[in-house]
Amino acid sequence: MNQKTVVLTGGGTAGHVSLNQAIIPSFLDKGYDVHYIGSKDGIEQEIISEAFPNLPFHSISSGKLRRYFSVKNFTDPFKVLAGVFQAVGLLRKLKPMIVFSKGGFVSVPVVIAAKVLGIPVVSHESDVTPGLANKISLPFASHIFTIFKQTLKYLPSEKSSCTGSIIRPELFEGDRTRGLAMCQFTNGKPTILIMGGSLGSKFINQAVRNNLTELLVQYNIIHLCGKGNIDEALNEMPGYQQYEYVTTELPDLLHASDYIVSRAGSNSIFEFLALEKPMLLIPLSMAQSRGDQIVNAKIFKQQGLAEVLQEEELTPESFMQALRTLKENETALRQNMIEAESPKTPDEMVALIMQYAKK
Ligand SMILES: CC(=O)N[C@H]1[C@@H](OP(=O)(O)OP(=O)(O)OC[C@H]2O[C@@H](n3ccc(=O)[nH]c3=O)[C@H](O)[C@@H]2O)O[C@H](CO)[C@@H](O)[C@@H]1O
Repeated sequence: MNQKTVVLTGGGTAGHVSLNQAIIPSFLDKGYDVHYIGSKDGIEQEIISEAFPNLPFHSISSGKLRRYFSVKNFTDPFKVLAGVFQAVGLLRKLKPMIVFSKGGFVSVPVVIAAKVLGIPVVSHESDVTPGLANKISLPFASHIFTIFKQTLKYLPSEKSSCTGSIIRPELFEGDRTRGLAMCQFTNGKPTILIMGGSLGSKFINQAVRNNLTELLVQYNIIHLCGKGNIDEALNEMPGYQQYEYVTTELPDLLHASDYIVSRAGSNSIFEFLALEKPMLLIPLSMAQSRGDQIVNAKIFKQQGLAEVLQEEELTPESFMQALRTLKENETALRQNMIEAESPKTPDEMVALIMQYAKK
């Protein structure tokens, strides 16, 4: 075993990378040799390599774990198996003290390989209901941390605990003036930031663009619309700025925003909560997911932290009405956010993870 080597894994969407991004600087500060294992063409490579250019990123083969029929369901198990062999090879060489898995399908081969080699695994679940990759990994893990305490009822009590959220510290360091200048917003109107999750949401994009003329009467709009979803025809529209995906600019854009309209991915909504931004959540529907975002949004609504509009109820009218409700309730929402539990620091999270490392 290498005394100071740790391996992090997780990917597929940014929701399975954000926490790793938050804790890597803390591991590095403490002198750990951090390695990342992700998939060859996943978003994790882009995010990690941009944020930490010197961090070794190892890619392995991985198959998607689908809940629906696809011809790839017959080939992907072989990709997962290949991923296990590659991960065994890598871990045998790296000899880490621990593997920390943030979930997503690429984490499954790494977790299995770690178990085969007797390396402790700790995983983390961001959503209220555990994801498929974390469910599969559970028997191989020493412990699983959760953000929501409501998740604990789905997990064995002897090896699960709730940490609350952990937020990338740079998100607190944004600057409103810089954000507004970047968008060239000078009219003094309040600004809404639209985020359709890390991949963007065609559905939310359409809802915003259908209402754009009316929205721009009252608001400026920053629209994070996802890769390939820019509408060139709207590029010159005053008060409207579209970006496919932002990285270092996100803190300034968040600070420039007065309201948020978003999917209900766990990392995003806890970031908005930490920054005390009144949010309207439009969770990903059951038709496209296991319903995790619906449950995340429901808990935020119950706690007075968000307004929620279900995808099936979304019309141009209901969208504008939900925004009016958000504005009416903003003082109460902000107050509840101020009173909510503060996020854990990356240092605290690293200490929690390292309790399980091989000594
Ligand atoms: C389609 C899908 O599978 N969605 C899941 C995925 O969502 P998704 O990947 O969208 O995850 P989250 O909303 O949890 O996190 C998105 C992360 O991307 C960041 N960000 C986003 C846009 C941008 O331009 N720049 C940027 O940095 C956000 O700040 C946040 O840290 O993981 C979540 C957490 O497990 C789940 O709740 C979602 O159901």
